[in-house]
Amino acid sequence: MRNVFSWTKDESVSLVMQTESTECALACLAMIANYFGYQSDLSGLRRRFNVSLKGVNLRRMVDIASSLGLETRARRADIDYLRICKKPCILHWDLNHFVVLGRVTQKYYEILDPARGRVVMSPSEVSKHFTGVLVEFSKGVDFIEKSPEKKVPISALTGRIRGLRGVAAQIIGIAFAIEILGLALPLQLQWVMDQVLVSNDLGLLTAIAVGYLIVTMLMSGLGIVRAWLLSWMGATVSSQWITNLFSHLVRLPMDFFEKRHMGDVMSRFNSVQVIQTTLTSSFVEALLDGLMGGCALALLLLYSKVMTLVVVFCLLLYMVIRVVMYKKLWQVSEEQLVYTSRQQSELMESIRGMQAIKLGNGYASRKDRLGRANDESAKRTMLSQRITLSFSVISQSIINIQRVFLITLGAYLVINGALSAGMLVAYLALADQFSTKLGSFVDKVVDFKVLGLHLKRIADIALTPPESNALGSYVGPALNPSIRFENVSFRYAEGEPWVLRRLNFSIDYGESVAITGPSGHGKSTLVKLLVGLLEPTEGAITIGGIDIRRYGLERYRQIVGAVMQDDHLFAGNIADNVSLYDVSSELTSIVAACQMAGIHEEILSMPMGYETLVGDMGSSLSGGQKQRLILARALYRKPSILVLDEATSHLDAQRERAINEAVAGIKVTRVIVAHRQETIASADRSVDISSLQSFAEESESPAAKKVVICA
Ligand SMILES: Nc1ncnc2c1ncn2[C@@H]1O[C@H](COP(=O)(O)OP(=O)(O)OP(=O)(O)O)[C@@H](O)[C@H]1O
Repeated sequence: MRNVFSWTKDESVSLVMQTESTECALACLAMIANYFGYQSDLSGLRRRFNVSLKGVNLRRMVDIASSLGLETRARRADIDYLRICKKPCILHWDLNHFVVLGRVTQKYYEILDPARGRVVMSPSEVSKHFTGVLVEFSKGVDFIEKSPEKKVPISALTGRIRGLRGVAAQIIGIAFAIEILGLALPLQLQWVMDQVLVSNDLGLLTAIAVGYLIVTMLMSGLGIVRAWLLSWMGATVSSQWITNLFSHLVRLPMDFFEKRHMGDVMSRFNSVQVIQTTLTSSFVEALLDGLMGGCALALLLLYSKVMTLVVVFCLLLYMVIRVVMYKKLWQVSEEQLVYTSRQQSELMESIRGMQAIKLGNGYASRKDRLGRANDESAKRTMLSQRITLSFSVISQSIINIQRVFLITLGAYLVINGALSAGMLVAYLALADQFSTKLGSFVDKVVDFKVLGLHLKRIADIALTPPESNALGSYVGPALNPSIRFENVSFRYAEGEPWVLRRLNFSIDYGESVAITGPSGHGKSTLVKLLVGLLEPTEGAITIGGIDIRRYGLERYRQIVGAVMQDDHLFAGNIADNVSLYDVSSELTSIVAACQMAGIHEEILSMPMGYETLVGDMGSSLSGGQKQRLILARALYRKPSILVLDEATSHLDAQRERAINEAVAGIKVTRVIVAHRQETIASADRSVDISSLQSFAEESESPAAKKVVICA
């Protein structure tokens, strides 16, 4: 973004907006690193330095900066020091956030806030947010400059889109024909004025009129065919692109979804629509207009060189204004996208959490949050509209001024006999066509550049590597599903406390083991490791002696059934929810799973039995019914390993016992996380998670590290 059409040199700090909710520190470091010459975008840094959902504390931020070869100096300071400190620097903000301090003048401080954008603040505003801690940076001896990452081909973002080449060629061919026919029209004026009016030749007038009527009708016909083809192409591109992107999305690791707001991911999908609409509306036309501008220019030069000089000068003037204002448009558009996605997230979160909002009388605060996101988004929309509007006014004014000059100069040339009156009229029409088309070409090139913003947002999904080890390299017979944790350690990000440390234990095939332990001690984390949603930081989990990563997570998950704490139902009928929309499902298998999960009778008593629709996220069912339906979904797949994380917490003891007895009848390894005594007692043995691991020589216990949370 720093190199606006790459000929303007800019010493200011380039803004980097955060994507994940907790990566403000990483975004600030990206701005600082870019400033010093390490040109990496946020996703590059994210790939290098993992940040957990809890954000980054000052110490970790300094560690990351050192890894980039930057010298840091963290210090406490008052607001006056900000005038003389080494800039750009990072300020600790509102106790839970980091921002970059750019330029400072007597009256204002330039703050680059990765969550809000570039803002200018008065000293009193800054002192309300600045906590008094800042970090200054300079290049260390190990600092190595890095050029920006190579641009990825657009096909890496779209995936394979079929059937486009032929249509694109037809569209370009038709557009080309329309442009050529369009160039002929001003000649009609010249012929009428110079030939017909002078000779009073009505026959010639009729011939010219009929000829041009045919040209106009041909242009309209071709225009309709082009519009039809464009709409077909638009629909094809967006439907295949969105499908490809979704296929990639579902293969991403779980932490991608945990760290992002739903509205943000949705808005990235909307970007596909924006790109498709821009490309298939007037884009091809404007590009061809630009290319055909060359032909028009040649014609103009044939008429008059001196007048064409005026036309070219006016066009250059417009281009310069457009390029200079491009950076502002980019910045506003980027901020607008971020705020729009925040607005969507706020809205979705409020709708999802309506019950809690009502019970907690939280309307006012939610309304304020949404209102703030709305205001900021509307402000950016207004700004970008103003910029676009200014462009069209400037462009129109330049064309008008150009016309005045051309008429004056042209009249002078006619008086001197260098041009005929007909040539002047034709020239003016051609010059208008040329300026409008080339102006719109420049506009489209800028629009195309701004589309880069949307591509960048799509790249966040399309270029994130999918879950590693999905396929695995194991070739051999099916494995005995006995599980072993071998020295497994896990933490959510480097620099964070270990959640699990050197965990060693085994579970035999067919055994039922209850995992117990106090809340927050890592039981759910262990379960997520076991089902392959997380990967051990150290050590390995094996099945039948083979590391599950080697076995391949997709194959492994075929033998694992799991009920997690936050599992959802989908909108649809009960049978679809149990089989997870399996097209080859048979009702008998669905019924068998539901019988085992103890919900069959209740389903039969529902108005449409297995066809009964469950509301969005299962809202028409009781908590216990939801749990049993999700359990039925896990059992439907006839797993060899069944993992239950608080899966029966909503059930009464009697029903839970009945389910346990039914499940005990099938040969399956069971791992149960539970707090309730009856559930624990139903297992063959129970193990306390704390007894399985050793934090012995860790310098700090998990709770001892205080993390400065960044929001
Ligand atoms: N995505 C995450 N990012 C960072 N830390 C996390 C994440 N998920 C959990 N933690 C932390 O890991 C620790 C273990 O959490 P976990 O959910 O595994 O505990 P638990 O024993 O299952 O708790 P409970 O019994 O209350 O469900 C907690 O300190 C928690 O805050």
